[in-house]
Amino acid sequence: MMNSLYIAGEWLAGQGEAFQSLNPVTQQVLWAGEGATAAQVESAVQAARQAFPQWARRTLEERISVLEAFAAALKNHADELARTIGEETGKPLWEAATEVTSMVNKIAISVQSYRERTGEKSGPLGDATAVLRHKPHGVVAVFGPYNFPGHLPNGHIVPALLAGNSVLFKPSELTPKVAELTVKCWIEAGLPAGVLNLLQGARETGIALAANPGIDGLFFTGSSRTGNHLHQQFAGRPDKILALEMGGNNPLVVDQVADLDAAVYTIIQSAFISAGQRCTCARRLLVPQGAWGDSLLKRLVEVSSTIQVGAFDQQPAPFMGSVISLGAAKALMDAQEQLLANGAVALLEMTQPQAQSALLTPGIVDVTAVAERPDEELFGPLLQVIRYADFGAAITEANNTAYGLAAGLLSDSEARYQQFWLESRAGIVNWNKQLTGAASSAPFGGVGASGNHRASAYYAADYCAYPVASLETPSLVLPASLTPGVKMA
Ligand SMILES: NC(=O)c1ccc[n+]([C@@H]2O[C@H](COP(=O)([O-])OP(=O)(O)OC[C@H]3O[C@@H](n4cnc5c(N)ncnc54)[C@H](O)[C@@H]3O)[C@@H](O)[C@H]2O)c1
Ligand SMILES: O=CCC[C@H](NC(=O)CCC(=O)O)C(=O)O
Repeated sequence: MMNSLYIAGEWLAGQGEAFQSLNPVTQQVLWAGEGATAAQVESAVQAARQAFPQWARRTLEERISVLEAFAAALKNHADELARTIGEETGKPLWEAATEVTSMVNKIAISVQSYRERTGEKSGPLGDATAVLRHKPHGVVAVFGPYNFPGHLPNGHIVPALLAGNSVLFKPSELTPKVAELTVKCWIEAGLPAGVLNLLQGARETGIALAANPGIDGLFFTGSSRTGNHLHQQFAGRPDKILALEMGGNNPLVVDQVADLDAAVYTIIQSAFISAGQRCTCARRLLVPQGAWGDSLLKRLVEVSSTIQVGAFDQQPAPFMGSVISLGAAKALMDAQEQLLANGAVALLEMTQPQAQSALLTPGIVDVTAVAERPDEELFGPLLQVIRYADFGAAITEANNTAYGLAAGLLSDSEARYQQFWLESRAGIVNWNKQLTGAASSAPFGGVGASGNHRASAYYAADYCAYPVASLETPSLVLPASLTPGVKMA
């Protein structure tokens, strides 16, 4: 039995279901262990609760120094961490290395954000001083997705710890090895026992953690399906803070632009980076009807068919690795088949070259003729094209989704961008830039089915602490003039 859980500063074996993580290309077992049971979740909550007051009472500078030691530990283990991310998710090493860099950069950005958004302010108000300070919520649960198993949980954990919370980390069951290594970096940084606890496990562990009455909040990054479920579970609990970062069915509208190749390159970076497994990936490409749109698509297909796809450590490096699992590859192939059966036309068919590997080649399907297009996030390298008659119709189609994470416009017209910005409904609206690769120095979150108005990244500080407004004066003084109807004599 492997010691897969980290509770109260001790590694111990899970007593729940056994599970494994696999290299999605070779199916080699990378990690095997057991998940946490509800009783183990409870003991982790107790440990976090016990550790919370002391951690919260440390000065901000003391907490920052632990965070900086964590950044140093990440740098010490950067190669090992990038390799682990690559082998467990399938993403190429060059891309896994950028994920580690984002994790390191998160520390300084979170400190800056904490000071700017949740710092301390004071000023005179009448005969007192009005002071604004912030307090941590207490014990918070962090749920991570598999597509950025290091960077995205880190985007909740770092600001949560900085604000003085203690944390229960439930990573994706598909990427336990990255989570374990991340926690080891925190241990190396000297984080006190109980302040961060690792609860490995699949859905059952997640369900037990979300339902535990001892948590004060839950910060979630994952699918809209799970996020919605959590939102329902937290209904009627205004005492708990819930931050949901969920999926998208993101539109990228292409106007007739002068540089066709620049448009094609930007579309590829938007749709196929990370094998289409970014929440910000373009899922729907809106292309004008007519000859220019035809030539854009011809060139897009031509270039996309030369994209290098391969194992995470293949040399020369591929652009795209695999999707996360054979199951995910099958679901995507089935979704493509369903679209084709419903009237879509394959411009470049997505293929799975080897049945026992989760590598998929990029796919582009024209779904204009599909009568009822499913408003679903297809989390992989499958781009759906919709041809539009005029710009107004393109905007209507772009907004034809319950999601609202990212939307983009490729256009040489500033007036069209202004119209697009005003009329599109999403938390990220880009002009002539790829949809993916959002900056941690900006807020990151969506509307509609993509989030619950608690943006992450630079604004994560907002949901990690609550404001306390105080009116303060060192001695109690009777006012010179009393309110009518009160006599002190
Ligand atoms: N908006 C963002 O910031 C963002 C970023 C990355 C990924 N995503 C989204 O994440 C999804 C991919 O990630 P995923 O497939 O790992 O997500 P997921 O929803 O399947 O899982 C996320 C986490 O929730 C847990 N979980 C699953 N069911 C649960 C339940 N009923 N109760 C409690 N916990 C449960 C999982 O074990 C995992 O830890 C995509 O939809 C993507 O768009 C969003
Ligand atoms: O898969 C979803 C996240 C994708 C990524 N976004 C960020 O990294 C946001 C910044 C942050 O959280 O610090 C992207 O846009 O590529």
